[in-house]
Amino acid sequence: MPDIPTAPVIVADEPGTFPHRVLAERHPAIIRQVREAFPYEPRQRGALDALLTGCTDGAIQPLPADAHDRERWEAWGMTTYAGRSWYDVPWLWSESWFYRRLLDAVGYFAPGPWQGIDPFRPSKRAELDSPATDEELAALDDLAGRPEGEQARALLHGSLWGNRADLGFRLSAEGAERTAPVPALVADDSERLWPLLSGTGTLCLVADNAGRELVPDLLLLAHLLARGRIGRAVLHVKPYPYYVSDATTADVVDAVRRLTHAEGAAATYGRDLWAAFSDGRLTLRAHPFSCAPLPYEAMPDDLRADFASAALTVVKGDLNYRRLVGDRYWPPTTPFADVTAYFPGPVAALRTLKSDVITGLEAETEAALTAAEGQRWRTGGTHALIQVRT
Ligand SMILES: O=P(O)(O)OC[C@@]1(O)O[C@H](CO)[C@@H](O)[C@@H]1O
Repeated sequence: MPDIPTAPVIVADEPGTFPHRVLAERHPAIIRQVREAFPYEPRQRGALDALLTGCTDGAIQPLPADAHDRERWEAWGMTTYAGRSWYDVPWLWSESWFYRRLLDAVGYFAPGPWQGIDPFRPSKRAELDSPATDEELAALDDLAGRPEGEQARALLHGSLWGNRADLGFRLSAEGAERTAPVPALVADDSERLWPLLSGTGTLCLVADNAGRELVPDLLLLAHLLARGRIGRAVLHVKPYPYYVSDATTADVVDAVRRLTHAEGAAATYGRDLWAAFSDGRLTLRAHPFSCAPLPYEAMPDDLRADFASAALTVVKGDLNYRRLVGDRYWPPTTPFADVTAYFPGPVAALRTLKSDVITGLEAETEAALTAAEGQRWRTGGTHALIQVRT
């Protein structure tokens, strides 16, 4: 890591800030949404109510002694943070902890009838089955006749802006749409990205949301494989439901089936993806570290080796960006290359801006954004970036 001055880690202890609102307002809203979405039994309802009180007013309670992943969470900081307020530990940590505890409450991990039932599935399915998804798939028919470069660029932008489709974000982003996109792309290194995708190498794509983000991610992968821009693709998904809409293996299956059951060009993409899975050109990973409450700099060796062997790793979305550069109040002009220097290979971030973390801006861009919008551009989801470190 180059000798860059460090910046304060984000903690949600200040009322009125975005991180504080996530803990105080978004998490309770998520609990209520989940409670209404399933005919949960009294034990689950009681556990959800207890979580509601605990996560807003209580202290962090360690996992029970027999939890299957207790050791892992101990290594990830549980022993250090137990007994402290959710608001006084790194925000990234308390958010991840929230999803781990929510899954406990609904019986996701415990052997029994509710094991493996994704509490966010109804909202994910509704989005995948929506008319908006139909419209996006129908647009692929027009794209099919365009030059390859134009198709690739359009699919890259589809994947980038697909990141706005984040269901947790929608619970607290009313008004975001009203902001004028000036400029919509606050950093655009895409011209440095294409030369990295010009051969037989492997592309790792670290997925973010299911549904209307995952579909364009898959379309992009299908295109790059079919056009020989990459030889293989590895799609990293979450091992369990996370941040409401994050993609799991089940969501990938749903998305591919959605494509294969569509009409026209979308169905061709679906069949190509099915074939790529079948012959091993496209593989899935659901590494435990994908749901870790830590920055990627702390990644374990096997994951590091995966990324090191890729021609390029594309990291999608806001949360993954926070983990990639470190969840800190960086000065916005901090070079992206410096904060990602630890990453074991070329890396690109495709992200719409939905939290305070930002690096790699030109000073003029930051000044223009702030003059036009105050600090709203950081969290409103109306701006995006493509950043590359080779
Ligand atoms: O990673 P994603 O889906 O792009 O966004 C996740 C998100 O909605 O959740 C966090 C707050 O809970 C923020 O980092 C971000 O706004």
